[in-house]
Amino acid sequence: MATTAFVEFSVVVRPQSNFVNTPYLQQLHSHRPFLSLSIPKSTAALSFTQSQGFGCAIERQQCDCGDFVQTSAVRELAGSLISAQGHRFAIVVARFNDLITKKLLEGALNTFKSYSVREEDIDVVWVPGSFEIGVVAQQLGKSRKYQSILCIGAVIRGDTSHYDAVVNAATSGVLSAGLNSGTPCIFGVLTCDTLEQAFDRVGGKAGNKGAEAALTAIEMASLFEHHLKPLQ
Ligand SMILES: Nc1c(NC[C@H](O)[C@H](O)[C@H](O)CO)[nH]c(=O)[nH]c1=O
Ligand SMILES: CC(=O)[C@@H](O)COP(=O)(O)O
Repeated sequence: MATTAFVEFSVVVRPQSNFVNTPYLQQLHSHRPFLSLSIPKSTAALSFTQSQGFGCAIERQQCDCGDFVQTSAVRELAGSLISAQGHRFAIVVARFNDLITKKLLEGALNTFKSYSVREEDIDVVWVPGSFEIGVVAQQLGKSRKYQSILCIGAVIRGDTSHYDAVVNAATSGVLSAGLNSGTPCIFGVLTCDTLEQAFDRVGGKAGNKGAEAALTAIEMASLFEHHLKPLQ
């Protein structure tokens, strides 16, 4: 007898930055699946749709068919976004292009507030430019005082290759800071061709990237705190 193999998917809702302050979404945003689907394996093709304000993450959960890997016994670990209360964050902000970076910082602070992070659990450290972010983030990470370090900057292309030098330094600096310190260091540095692109990303038509980066900081803090803490 021919059997139809099914693949099960669950759909979780992840709010994007412009909806971060919506209490309704905060309730929804529990990482629990709100919809499960069974799709015949022969026709199952993963596709992602993105409506405004929602990103739908489709995760394969399990399948009862012979040639498909069983995943029900696999433990999945993820950071939670329910509340970040009790976690400590440092924000390293570049003063260069501060018309932009102040707005990124504002977006980040609003996100932390809406996820119940207390003001006294946030330290903001200013540095001259994005080039200087890495060394400071690494030092803060090594202090073990923070669950996550959010790095904020804005590099805007000029006439020379200076742009590439600063972008490369900022990118590898933030990455190295995380790897060397063992504390998640989040990349909230804009790399834009024009000032207009930058304004679009600090509350304009492309949302506020500082707010989005803060969400990543919260998720990574939770992941490390609850699942990846080294044994003492
Ligand atoms: N041009 C930009 C800079 N340049 C400054 C460097 O980051 C650095 O402070 C200087 O070279 C001294 O080491 N910084 C930005 O953040 N954004 C820029 O567009
Ligand atoms: C990061 C840059 O490209 C910029 O601030 C430097 O400008 P320029 O290349 O015109 O010196």
